[in-house]
This record gives sequence, C-alpha cells and structure tokens, in this order.
Amino acid sequence: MNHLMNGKNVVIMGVANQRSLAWGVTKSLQAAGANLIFTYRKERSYQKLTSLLSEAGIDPLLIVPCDVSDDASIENAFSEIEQKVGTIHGLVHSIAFADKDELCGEYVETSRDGYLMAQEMSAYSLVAVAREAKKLMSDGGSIVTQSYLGAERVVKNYNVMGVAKAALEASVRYLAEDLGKYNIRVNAVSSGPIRTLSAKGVSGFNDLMGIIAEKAPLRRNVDQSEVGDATLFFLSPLSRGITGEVLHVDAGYHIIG
Ligand SMILES: CCCCCCc1ccc(Oc2ccc(Oc3cccc(O)n3)cc2)c(O)c1
Repeated sequence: MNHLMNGKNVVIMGVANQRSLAWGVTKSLQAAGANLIFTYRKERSYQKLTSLLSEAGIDPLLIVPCDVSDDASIENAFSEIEQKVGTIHGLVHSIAFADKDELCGEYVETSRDGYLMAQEMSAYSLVAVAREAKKLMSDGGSIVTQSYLGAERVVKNYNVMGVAKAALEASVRYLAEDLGKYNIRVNAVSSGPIRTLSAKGVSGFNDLMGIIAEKAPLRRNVDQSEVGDATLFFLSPLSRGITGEVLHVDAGYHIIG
C-alpha cells in the first residue's frame, strides 16, 4: 500500500479534528505515499489540523484557507495550490453543513434559508471546487466526496441534509460525465454513521448506531479508517475503470429493508 500513491498530489478538504472522515482519509493516503495538501475554513480547524499532522509525523505539502461558500476564496485557494504545487492528481471533498434546527422534527417544516444553506454548503460546493480542481488536473485525476444513505432513503431526522446529499450524488454523476473526457473521475463514498463532530448535529444519531450494529450484515458499525481506505481506492489506479459511482461503506446496512 505504501507505493499506490507515490508522487501523487492530493487535496483534502474538511479535516476538523481527529474524528473527521477526512482525517481517516489522510492516514490512508499517507500510508499509500501520497503528497498531501489541505484546505480549512475555521482557524480552530487549522490549529487542530497542524497538531494532528505533527503528532502523526505527517509533513503536508501545503495548507491553504478555503471557504466553500465563497467563489473567490475557492479560486484563491486553488490558484495558490497551482503556484506552489502545480499539478494535482486527487481531490477529497468532505464538507457539508445544515442548520441543526433543520435536522430534527418534520422535513415539511424546512425553511427556505435552511434548504438553500444545506444545498449550497453540501452539494454546490462540490461543483465549485471541481471546476477549480479540473484546471490543475492536467494529468487526469480523481475526485471523491462523502455521502450518506439518507440521500437515497428516508432516515428519520436527516431531513434537509438527505435532500442535499441526493443533489450531491446526482452532481457526482453529472460531473463524471463532464470531466471523463479529461480523464478525471468523480465518485462518492456513502458511509455508515460514524461519531464525528458533525454527527452531533443530527437528532437520534446515537439510536441509529445501535440499530446498525444489530441489523447490518457485518453486525457492526464502520469507522474512519474504512472510509479512508475506500476513498484511497477511488483515488488510486485500482479504480481507474470507475466513475459516477456511489460506494456504500456501511457494513452492508443499505441492502437491508
Ligand atoms: C439520524 C442519524 C442519521 C445518521 C447521520 C450520519 C451522518 C453524520 C454526519 C453527517 O455530516 C453532517 C455534516 C454537517 C451537518 O450539519 C451540522 C452539524 C453540526 C452542527 C450543525 O449546526 N450542523 C450534519 C451532518 C452526515 O452527512 C451523516
């Protein structure tokens, strides 16, 4: 595994702390020999990221600020990456947001602002970053985003984020069509519930973990390392024949009625 990504430059967006899916991706990519570039939004995330990297003995190629709700910020981030790194071969989008007041109760009560916020942060952000990343993927590349079963089926309380993830997964397919001619693949990992900082914003999260451990074919939940390895697969040549796909990394739960 320590040669799979040698010489490959990969941008990782969305490490907030050691529980982040993106931190699981980071460790898998490091083990595979990739060169790592990170983007962050909050100062707090920058502090956590730099301390996590030094504790793990990981030396990043570059760390740049990027607020995916701001087109200029995205353009500046990727222009700095282009200047300092040049070509990139992979992009990991692990960013989403919805007002937690909309992640409980009835979906029919979703506000206009809450709906638009979830869509802008969790779905449109992939389109905007893919447009900028494409310019740096002169050798082709692979773009991976993170989704959840609530995009495909009703999961109580997931509500407006489920609709945003549905838009994200459809965007994966439309981006795969647009970027395939440039040998850029676009895929999603749809992971089972994992206890992250973000998960705290979804009502009923804890109840679901127990149900999955009982009902999933593997009779357990999944963790960040399993999501990291599946994301590495999509970023590596092992998945060179795959694009526009959504891969469930959920202990098989999605096959159960
Ligand atoms: C009924 C629980 C279903 C299992 C949810 C699994 C899951 C956990 C976390 C996920 O990522 C987010 C990201 C942001 C998000 O919005 C938030 C998070 C914290 C605070 C806040 O105000 N909004 C909610 C979930 C996600 O997309 C899916």
